[in-house]
Amino acid sequence: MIKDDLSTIILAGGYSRRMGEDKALIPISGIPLLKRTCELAQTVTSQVYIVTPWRERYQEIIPNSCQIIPETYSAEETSPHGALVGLYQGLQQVQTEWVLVLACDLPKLTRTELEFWCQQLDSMGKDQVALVAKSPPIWQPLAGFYHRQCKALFAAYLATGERSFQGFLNQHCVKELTVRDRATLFNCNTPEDLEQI
Ligand SMILES: Nc1nc2c(ncn2[C@@H]2O[C@H](COP(=O)(O)OP(=O)(O)OP(=O)(O)O)[C@@H](O)[C@H]2O)c(=O)[nH]1
Repeated sequence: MIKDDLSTIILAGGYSRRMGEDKALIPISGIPLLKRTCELAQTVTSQVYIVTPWRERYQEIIPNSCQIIPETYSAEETSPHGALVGLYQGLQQVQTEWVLVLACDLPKLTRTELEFWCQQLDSMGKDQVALVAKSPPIWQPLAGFYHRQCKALFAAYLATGERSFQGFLNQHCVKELTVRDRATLFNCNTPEDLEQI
C-alpha cells in the first residue's frame, strides 16, 4: 500500500571498505542490492530518491522512476562527508511531510516489514521528529522515518560541527520504531556477511 505524503531517501554514497567492492552493486538473487532496495521502497512510497555522489555508476541499474540526488562536496575535499550530510542534502530536494530513510545494504528487508513500519507513522506525536529503529543503546539511523522539520534541525546540528547520527537522535524527540522481524535490519558489510544470505 502506497502511503501519502511519504517519500524515500536511500543513501548510497559509502565506500564499502569492509566489503572490498561496491555493496550497492552486489547481486542478491540476481538483482543489484541498491535496485532491490529501490523496488522495495516503491511498494510503500511513490517517490524514491537515491543520494549519491556517483550518479553514473547507478543510473543504469535503478528503476526508471527513481531519481538520483547528486551529493556534492567541494573541490578541496576528496570524499563525501558521511551519511548524515548525505541525508541533509537529500532532504533539501524532498517535499513530503515524512521521509523513509534506508541504507542501500539491507538485503533481508521485506515488503511486509516495511508496511508494518509505515503503519506506525499514524501514531506519531506532534513533538516527535523521527521514528527510528534501535538496537539499544544504538540507533539504527538508516532504518526509519524523519519528519521534514529535521531539515532545520540537521542544519543547526551541522553548524555545531557535529556529524554523528547517534548524537542527533539522542538530543531530539525521537520514537523507537518497532521492528517485527529483527533479521530485516541485517546490514551486509563484509564478504562473510554476504555468505550468510
Ligand atoms: N549518500 C551517502 N551515503 C553514505 C555515506 N556514507 C555511508 N553511506 C551509506 O550509508 C549506508 C551505511 O554505510 P556503512 O556501511 O556504514 O558505510 P560504507 O561506507 O558503505 O561501508 P564501509 O566503508 O565498510 O564502512 C550505506 O548505504 C552507504 O552507502 C555518505 O557519505 N553519503
